[in-house]
Amino acid sequence: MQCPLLCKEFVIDIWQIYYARSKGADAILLIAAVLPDLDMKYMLRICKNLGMTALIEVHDEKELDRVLRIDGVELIGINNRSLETFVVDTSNTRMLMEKRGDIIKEKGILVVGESGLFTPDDVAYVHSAGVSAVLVGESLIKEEDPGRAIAGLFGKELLS
Ligand SMILES: O=C(O)c1ccccc1NCC(=O)[C@H](O)[C@H](O)COP(=O)(O)O
Repeated sequence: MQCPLLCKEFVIDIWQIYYARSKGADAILLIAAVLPDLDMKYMLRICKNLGMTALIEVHDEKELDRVLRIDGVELIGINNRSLETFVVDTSNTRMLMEKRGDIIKEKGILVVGESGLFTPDDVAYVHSAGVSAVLVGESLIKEEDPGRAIAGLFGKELLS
């Protein structure tokens, strides 16, 4: 199986998207907290033209509402880590899904639960809130065997 590659960066300029694509990225992170709506819309168009997926990251209701007003959004990441305080709270995902899950579902948008996921219970918690995928950093990079760590995080053996 070929693994899709996400460029996880603070993207503020278009050249970064072309650069990521030239290095083999399939998807790129666009952070609503650092991008005006017009930039997000333009960058989303560039991504589509390049055959890339944009993972649009939000932290709160205000950012989520801005993103939900943009046409063509297919993938939203709800970050449980505040960019201002770095405090992690996984209930952020649940809270935003409770508030906007209906419209997200109606629009056919997939949601990624991001940050602060260390155990199968954490993953199950955000899954039960309605996310279809997770973005995990710290708990995997600290492990010697990432494949085993991923399987452990999902609470079952995924690799055969
Ligand atoms: O990515 C950055 O440059 C960065 C800067 C400042 C604070 C955090 C930053 N990144 C955090 C991550 O990329 C996390 O690894 C990712 O959100 C996943 O979260 P976790 O599983 O808790 O590591």
